[in-house]
Amino acid sequence: MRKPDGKIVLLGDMNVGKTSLLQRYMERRFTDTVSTVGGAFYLKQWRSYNISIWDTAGREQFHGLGSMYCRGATAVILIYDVNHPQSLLELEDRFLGLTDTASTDCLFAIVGNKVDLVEEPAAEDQEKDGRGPGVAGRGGEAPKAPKQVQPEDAVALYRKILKYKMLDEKDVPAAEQMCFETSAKTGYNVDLLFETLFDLVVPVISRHRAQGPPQTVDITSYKTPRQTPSGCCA
Ligand SMILES: Nc1nc2c(ncn2[C@@H]2O[C@H](COP(=O)(O)OP(=O)(O)OP(=O)(O)O)[C@@H](O)[C@H]2O)c(=O)[nH]1
Ligand SMILES: [Mg+2]
Repeated sequence: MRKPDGKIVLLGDMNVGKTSLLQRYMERRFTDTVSTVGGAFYLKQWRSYNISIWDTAGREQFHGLGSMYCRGATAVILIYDVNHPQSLLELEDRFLGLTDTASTDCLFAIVGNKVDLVEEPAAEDQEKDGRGPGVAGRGGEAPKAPKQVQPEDAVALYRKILKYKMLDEKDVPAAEQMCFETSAKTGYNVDLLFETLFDLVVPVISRHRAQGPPQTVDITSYKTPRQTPSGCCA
């Protein structure tokens, strides 16, 4: 198998819908999922590039694996549940640090999933084949709950990420372009999310190719430069 040209990693708390979003995009369906153990990936061909998309486990017990999955990532998708404010806070507190191993020019997208569960036009069910248990719908059914996390909160997190990564807003895609609300259940915005990201990742991959393999420093074999008598390094 050819080595993937780029790598996208999905991160976020358990139950936010990482596996469901990836399944919706890659397999065009929404089915029952089981909580992810470790991680799994899909390969997606986009133009002439092979992109690996990694699904990770949100469960605390697998947290240590996160930075391993993020190693060299070209893009990271940070996912929260629009009905659970804590899941957005967790992105900053628990998951952002895992991206330290990603590529230095890694792109970030922030995704509020499960908008089909909130009372907003954007969350309107597009699905024609019935609704899952507990999901409120139209026409006299139980009212949907108001959205708990607003898009501005995601934009604020995006700006914090840029600060954390010491990136200038001028040099990266705008927050409005990188913050999405989705529903893995209905498919709302799912293609838009992945395909926007693929289009943004392609120039990064081409740049990496032009620059050659990443320059890494092996600190275990690092030797202090010899000093010449004049004080310059030999
Ligand atoms: N209504 C609704 N339910 C969703 C949506 N996305 C996921 N779910 C449900 O939420 C639950 C968790 O979804 P998963 O995709 O397994 O969540 P995950 O983030 O992969 O969880 P971990 O693997 O444990 O980290 C499942 O019952 C899904 O059916 C969505 O957009 N709308
Ligand atoms: Mg999962």
